[in-house]
Amino acid sequence: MFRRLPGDEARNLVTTTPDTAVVFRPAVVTTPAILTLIILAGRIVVGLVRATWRHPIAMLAAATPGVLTLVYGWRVALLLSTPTPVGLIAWALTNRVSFARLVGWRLLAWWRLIWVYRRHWQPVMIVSGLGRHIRGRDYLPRLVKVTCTPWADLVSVRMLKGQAVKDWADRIDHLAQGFGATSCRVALSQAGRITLTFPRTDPLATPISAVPLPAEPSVRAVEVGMQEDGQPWRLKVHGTHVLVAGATGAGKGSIIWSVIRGLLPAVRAGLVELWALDPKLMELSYGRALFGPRYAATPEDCADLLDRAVKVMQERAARFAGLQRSHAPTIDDPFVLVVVDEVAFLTAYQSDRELRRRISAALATLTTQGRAVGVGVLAALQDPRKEVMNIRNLFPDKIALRLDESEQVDMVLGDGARDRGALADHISPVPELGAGVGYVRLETSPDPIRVRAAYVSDTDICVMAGAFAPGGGA
Ligand SMILES: Nc1ncnc2c1ncn2[C@@H]1O[C@H](COP(=O)(O)OP(=O)(O)OP(=O)(O)O)[C@@H](O)[C@H]1O
Repeated sequence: MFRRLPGDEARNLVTTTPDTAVVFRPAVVTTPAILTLIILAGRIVVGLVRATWRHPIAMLAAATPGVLTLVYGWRVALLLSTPTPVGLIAWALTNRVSFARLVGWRLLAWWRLIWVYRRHWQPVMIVSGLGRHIRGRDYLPRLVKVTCTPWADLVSVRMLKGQAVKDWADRIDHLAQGFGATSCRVALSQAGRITLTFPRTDPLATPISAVPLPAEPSVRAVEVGMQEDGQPWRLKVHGTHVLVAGATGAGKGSIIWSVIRGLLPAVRAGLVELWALDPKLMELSYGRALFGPRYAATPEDCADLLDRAVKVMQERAARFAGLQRSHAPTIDDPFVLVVVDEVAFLTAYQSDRELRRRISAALATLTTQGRAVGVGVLAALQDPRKEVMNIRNLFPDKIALRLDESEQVDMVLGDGARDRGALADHISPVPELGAGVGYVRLETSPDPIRVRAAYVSDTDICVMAGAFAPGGGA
């Protein structure tokens, strides 16, 4: 008698009779055609119910002309159905924004769900190793929903039990290639669920000119450029410290100057003081007039200026002790922003050991104690290795512009940033394409945001110096 065995176990059978092969003959049961048809019809009904449940409006729109044709004939159906598409086209032409928000992005999301993601889901999951094909069955992560924004597709996915976000983060290249996107970002949205972000367009592909000067003095987050989603990029400098790292020509200067530009009205109002350390004598010297006596270029002057900032900080801390725990800028106690261009010149490449020690100690003191009393540090550097900048972890907010090596990304932004999609080592070295482009990781959010700083040209700096320098000009 035949015992039914799973196919792949037949290989392991052995015969005890010499020179006799084991013959495995599977039982073939012919399914009646009527059963096949019933199963097929059942699947169609289930599919229709599921589609109606998930996309009621789309199903209604698709079914209405058919029903009208059946009940009243095609002429009446055509007459009654025409106003809807005509109305939609008119709406799209007259008010694009509201049409896109309420209809356009939903239609696109539905189309991309069907045409891009659902169509390629199974092969991409299996080939990338995120799904499994075991004994003829596919075990795939569940594609829950696709949402379209003006710049990207957000794909919500339920992971397989036992999968970790890192499994997905390790395969962002496979996912991007598989779904025809330039890149992919992974973020955990809730337990067991992740959101994959696939950009469709890149608003950061072309340089951005300098942001207009703010009309009102303010020390709140300064607009310094644009985020990947097309929204303004606002960088907070009061109440934190910011480290900007990038290879030579990455555009560190554009971040420094955009911050300075955004704070100038507050500087004029006496709510902010800019203290500049310019050991390379290149970047900040161009707008030197803006800093008045609070500008230093030689290592000795830089050490003295930093010591003065530490004194201001300590004097405030002594005054505030027991009275207030955070700083609100006033004319008596303005926000002091210490801007350091190429901090490694002072902390690593400085040959005088005593000066190096003084500068490192002052910077460490400012970055550990300054923010509560209104003293912030904005530092730029090229080489983020620990030997060069051993206090990089004291900066709560970090920006990685173009970097030379992939390992440097996590050195700047913290562990796991590159896995989450901060591909700072892939940014183009061509200035028009990549200068000022980078990834920001804020203290409050582990997910890096892709941004581009506005380019503050030499002419802009001259105009700023002419209009805002104490005493009236560069
Ligand atoms: N935000 C930007 N948008 C477009 N182009 C930019 C931007 N920032 C800088 N550039 C271009 O890239 C060039 C290099 O920029 P920048 O000198 O600021 O880089 P850097 O990172 O400060 O380099 P280094 O460390 O060598 O001083 C600039 O001359 C300018 O042409």
